Amino acid sequence: MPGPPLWPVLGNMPQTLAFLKQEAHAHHVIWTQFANKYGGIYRLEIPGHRFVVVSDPAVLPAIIGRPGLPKWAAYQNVVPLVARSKVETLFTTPHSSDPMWKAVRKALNPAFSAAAIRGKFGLVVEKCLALCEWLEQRGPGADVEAQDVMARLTLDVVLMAGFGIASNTLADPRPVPLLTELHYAMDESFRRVPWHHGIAPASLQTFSEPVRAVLLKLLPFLPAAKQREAHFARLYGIWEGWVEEMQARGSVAEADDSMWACLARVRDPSTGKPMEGDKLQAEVASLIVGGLDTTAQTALLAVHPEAQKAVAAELHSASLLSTATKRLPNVLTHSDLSRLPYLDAVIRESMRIFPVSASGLGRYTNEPTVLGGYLVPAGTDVQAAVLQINYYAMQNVEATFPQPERFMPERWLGRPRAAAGASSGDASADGSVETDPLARAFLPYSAGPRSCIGQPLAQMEVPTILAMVLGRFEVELADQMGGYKGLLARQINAFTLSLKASPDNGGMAEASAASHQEVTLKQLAGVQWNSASGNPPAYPESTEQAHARYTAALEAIADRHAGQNVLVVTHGEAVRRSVARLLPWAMVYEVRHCGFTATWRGKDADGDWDAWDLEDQGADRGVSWIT
Ligand code: HEM
Repeated sequence: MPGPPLWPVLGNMPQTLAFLKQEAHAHHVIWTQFANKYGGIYRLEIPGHRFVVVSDPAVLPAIIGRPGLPKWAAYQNVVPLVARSKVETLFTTPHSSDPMWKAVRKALNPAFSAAAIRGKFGLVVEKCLALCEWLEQRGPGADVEAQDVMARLTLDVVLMAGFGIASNTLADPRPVPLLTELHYAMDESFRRVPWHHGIAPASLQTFSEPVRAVLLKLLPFLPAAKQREAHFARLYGIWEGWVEEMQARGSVAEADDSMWACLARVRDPSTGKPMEGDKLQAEVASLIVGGLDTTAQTALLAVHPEAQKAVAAELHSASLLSTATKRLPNVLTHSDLSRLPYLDAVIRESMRIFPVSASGLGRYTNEPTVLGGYLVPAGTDVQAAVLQINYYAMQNVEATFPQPERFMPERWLGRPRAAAGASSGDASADGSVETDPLARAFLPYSAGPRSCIGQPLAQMEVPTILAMVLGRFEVELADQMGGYKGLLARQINAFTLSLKASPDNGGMAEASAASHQEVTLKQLAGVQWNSASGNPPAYPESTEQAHARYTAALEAIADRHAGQNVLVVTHGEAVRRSVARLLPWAMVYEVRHCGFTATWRGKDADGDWDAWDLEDQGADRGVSWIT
């Protein structure tokens, strides 16, 4: 039974003025101060808004659990980012009982199934290798706009994995048009919502911003209005171009489980027709935006010296770290991900301190709702109460997370993880989330019917990126960022990392004797060993130079032994390179010890060599790629 009717006296009530006075701070800091002071549920009123702010995990199931309360109107501010007209998307549709929302969510499930995500692992690895090459070219000590490179990486991944669109933004240092336009559009869209704009820098701005939106609309001849229109036109042009490109491919194959194929299969429950126009474009764009910044920000947060050392030690024990004797670590395999518990703890701790959804999720009280023993009455059209679920505060309050400001991955070791899509407080597979106070209070992807659909992709992508980058580089905050404390105090999406190549990785390494022993003993008895090229590699040698050297060496061997069968024993990277040379569109994601590929070339009638041919990969060959 409901507790005592509570509205309008719900918990402690911080004064509006107290809130405004603190505007100089980033909003996530204020939310946490309030949660520490007023508890896990309190009412907050500022002119025009009435919030019930919740950060008590015990209260969450009543909000985000089934059937789910409608999303707050502020979500509508993302609509202009994805379409010219006002259409709903998976992300913005208020009610999860909406038949179209259900149809889209259900249709997209195959794209995020365990099998589909596993199938994209090779692509993520390939893009990470491209990132590592890019970073290597910058050289040790270079300052890197981490936000930018990670956004490029995650954009390349989501475009190819979800929509089959090839982009190679890491290969081109020029600004990426989509990222430029999105940045502008997000800034412009969220200016109108003080709660989503970090409140800072001043209360004046909080109140002037809504006026700006109206002014730009009413006075289209203003330079700012023209600029706005030009930016948005370019953004929509990019979305439209991609959708046209995908539509031009024709119908999707039955076995295709990409995000595009799933969206193409959606039928509007009321008309039976497929999605088209702005609606289709908006769903495509939302998935690209969802897959972009969120992942990128999170991947940046593992920057902490001691934790980095511990990650390096863990990577080292899995042969995934660049060392003096093994410059190129093993290429990460999918099964490695489950063998890196400390890295997982680092990610959880990063997401605890900086949840992507820092300012929280908003839901309306469309029906009387019992929360934490209090009865919150149904809202009205005029002023519905917004239930502001504040994940940032939930994950940073003293009571649950002692010394919350300290970055302590260790606090997560051995703790259970809530299952994707579970309601808050739901049991994990082993039933232990319910009783684990930390696991209950850690919901970076939210939970319940409106939980993050992209969680499986993000949970594969984030550790893959970190394992591969931290296996090859040491990173630290660039000097001007004022260290870790400075980072904590500022907006979380703008900081620079300084890059240091791992100290030991100059020069190519020999693979360990043990890794060659098996080949030598079992398969190579009687085989003559030749050095591929008489010359040692230049030092230092860039990746490009190394690739050119591998290619030249392979060609030289082939020419020297024309007409013969030759076994070339070389490093995994050279094997990778030889496949990539023959199949430029292939993405090699695994070269195991003793892995091999077979390649040959014939002669035409004039005695000229044909192009090289590559034997199909076999599961037992140890070299795997996708085309
Ligand atoms: C570290 C990475 C990510 C984090 C922390 C994250 C977090 C979240 C959260 C907290 C929500 C719930 C929002 C709300 O109810 O207000 C959400 C929803 C959503 N996310 Fe993510 N996300 C991530 C990555 C992704 C990716 C990779 C995609 C897609 C490729 C994606 C697509 C979506 C969509 C479409 C929704 C709306 C789902 C619905 O309402 O049915 N996200 N995400």
